[in-house]
Amino acid sequence: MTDGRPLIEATGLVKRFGDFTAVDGIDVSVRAGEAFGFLGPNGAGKSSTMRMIGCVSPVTAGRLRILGMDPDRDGPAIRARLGVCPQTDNLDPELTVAENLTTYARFFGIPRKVARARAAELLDFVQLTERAGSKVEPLSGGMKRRLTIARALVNEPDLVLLDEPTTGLDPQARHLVWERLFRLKRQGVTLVLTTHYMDEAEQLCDRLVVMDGGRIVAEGSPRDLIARHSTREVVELRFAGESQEAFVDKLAGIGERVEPLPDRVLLYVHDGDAAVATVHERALAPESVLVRRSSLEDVFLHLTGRTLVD
Ligand SMILES: Nc1ncnc2c1ncn2[C@@H]1O[C@H](COP(=O)(O)OP(=O)(O)OP(=O)(O)O)[C@@H](O)[C@H]1O
Repeated sequence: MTDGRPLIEATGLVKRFGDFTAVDGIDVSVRAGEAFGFLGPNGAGKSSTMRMIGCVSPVTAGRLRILGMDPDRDGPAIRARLGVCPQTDNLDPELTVAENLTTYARFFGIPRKVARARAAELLDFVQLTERAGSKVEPLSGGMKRRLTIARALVNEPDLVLLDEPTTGLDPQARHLVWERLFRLKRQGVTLVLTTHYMDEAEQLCDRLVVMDGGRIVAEGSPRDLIARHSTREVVELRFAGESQEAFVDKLAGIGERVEPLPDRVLLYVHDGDAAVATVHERALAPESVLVRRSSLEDVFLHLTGRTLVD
């Protein structure tokens, strides 16, 4: 239906609220079958972008095409083919778990019998079959999020939008959500998600844009972004007492870059163990030393001078 064209095409996309520009002229292109992410801190403009893509918030300026259609003109037709998992759960507490799906299916004109069968399949997919008859309220946060994901799939969408799918969930619940999203990916479903968790972006996204202050500061696969904007390894050093900043000069020349944070100093290096040996040769005695691989957090820090999650 989209003739091999991107499912989402945005050029110079802008969202303003009064004088405030939340999304400041971004270009995005999402292809069928990929998992695409918007990564950025709170306030970066991710949700505002998602809401324009979801056709629930009008575009201020720029061009946006979803599934080849114009949200201004074809909002209802686009929405019929989207699955949306919003940031805050908006399940109906009056209904049972299964009814939340069947009732939602009716908005899309899905016949009752088909809706019931689909609800059963989806509850199985999100591992909530046993809770089908219970009310929503007693469900855990992770269960509610899985139910919201199931609800987003009721209309067999071409494109699934997930706004911070695991924010507020504990680690175990997050992993369960990730695991279901992996399965959807394997089934070829196109996923677009926002997140401020770099590990989530690294795990789930084939491609992503890093957003800050309404703009895109980098774009690529997690691996490309790390290769382009960081070194292979990072040494995290924590020094006792004095400010970490005081050690920057003493560490100069070790690796590519020295980055002081309030509680530690990061050394961007290709060989972490060799760098640690040099630190000891200079008679510096950090309280703790950690050698790790570079992550998207390092990419964000390099591009913006700030950490992604405080
Ligand atoms: N309806 C609105 N009216 C005024 N300002 C808004 C509105 N919605 C969002 N904003 C502002 O736009 C900026 C971007 O918000 P947005 O929700 O898109 O960011 P985000 O990257 O999704 O962050 P979060 O993770 O906090 O949702 C923020 O500064 C926010 O306060």
